[in-house]
Amino acid sequence: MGFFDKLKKINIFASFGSELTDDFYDELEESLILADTGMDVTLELVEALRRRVREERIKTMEEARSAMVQIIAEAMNTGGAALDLSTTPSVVLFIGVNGVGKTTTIGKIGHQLRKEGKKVLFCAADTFRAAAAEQLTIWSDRAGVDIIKQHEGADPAAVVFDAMSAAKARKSDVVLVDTAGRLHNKQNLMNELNKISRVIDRELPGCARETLLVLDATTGQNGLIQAKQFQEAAGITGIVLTKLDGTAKGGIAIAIAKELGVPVKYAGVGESVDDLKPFNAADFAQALI
Ligand SMILES: Nc1nc2c(ncn2[C@@H]2O[C@H](COP(=O)(O)OP(=O)(O)OP(=O)(O)O)[C@@H](O)[C@H]2O)c(=O)[nH]1
Repeated sequence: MGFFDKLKKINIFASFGSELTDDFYDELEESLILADTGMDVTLELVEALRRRVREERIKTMEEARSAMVQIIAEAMNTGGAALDLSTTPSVVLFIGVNGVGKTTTIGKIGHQLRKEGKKVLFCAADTFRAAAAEQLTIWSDRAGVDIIKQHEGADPAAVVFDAMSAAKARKSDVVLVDTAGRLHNKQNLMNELNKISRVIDRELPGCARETLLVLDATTGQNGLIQAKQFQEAAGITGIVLTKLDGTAKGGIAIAIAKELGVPVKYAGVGESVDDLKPFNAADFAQALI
């Protein structure tokens, strides 16, 4: 079973006859929009398909389907899925609004990196909610990973400072930082993330860093708006798209990669530890269409 088998498919290629008629293109357009690919990106994709069908004299539905898969994969190819972990330690910040799956994602990635033999450290810089640190602690126990945390309401930058010191002292390979996403406005968010960023720069100058925005795929086009705001506030290096299991809104992944020019680096399709994988655009497109 492929990783994306839990994705709801756009069935248009299977349900339409064998003729590539105008009706077919109209229905394809409608299906992509319903899957939350967004109007602009949908029109571009369908136009690209029409062009390719013309240029390559494509006649069958099966050929059109593989052309569409290629077009989507190309549109999403905005950089590799691999994390930059080139320094020891390196730091990966996870940002995103409440409930999108940040803590779960850190647990899963921590588990996987640990299995690859890396020395991982969790940093519970989401201090708004005691439950967030507790939840991360459960994952850290499960994965056999150390965790740095403080009391509820502590300054997140202070927790990050502790984690950077611990990472140096314990010779960690990678620090995964859980941040709170529930700041009321962009200015607050920016201030807090800047403060965290300054601490990392000061404590680990020149370290490899990633800022991953975690997005819930089921929020659809709203996720795109969130992504744009976080992009402006924080400058993100990649997206983790969670809850792709069972949603009919998988097209949002295309819209995000294309409109933000930021790669989707991981996809989540469930709550267990193996339900998160490095994102592969070709596999995703193949499963969606
Ligand atoms: N179906 C499904 N559920 C997921 C996935 N990823 C996370 N979840 C669930 O989403 C819920 C929220 O996840 P959390 O990790 O607590 O989210 P968070 O962003 O850390 O939330 P806060 O700590 O409140 O900021 C949990 O019930 C997770 O099990 C996924 O890929 N698929």
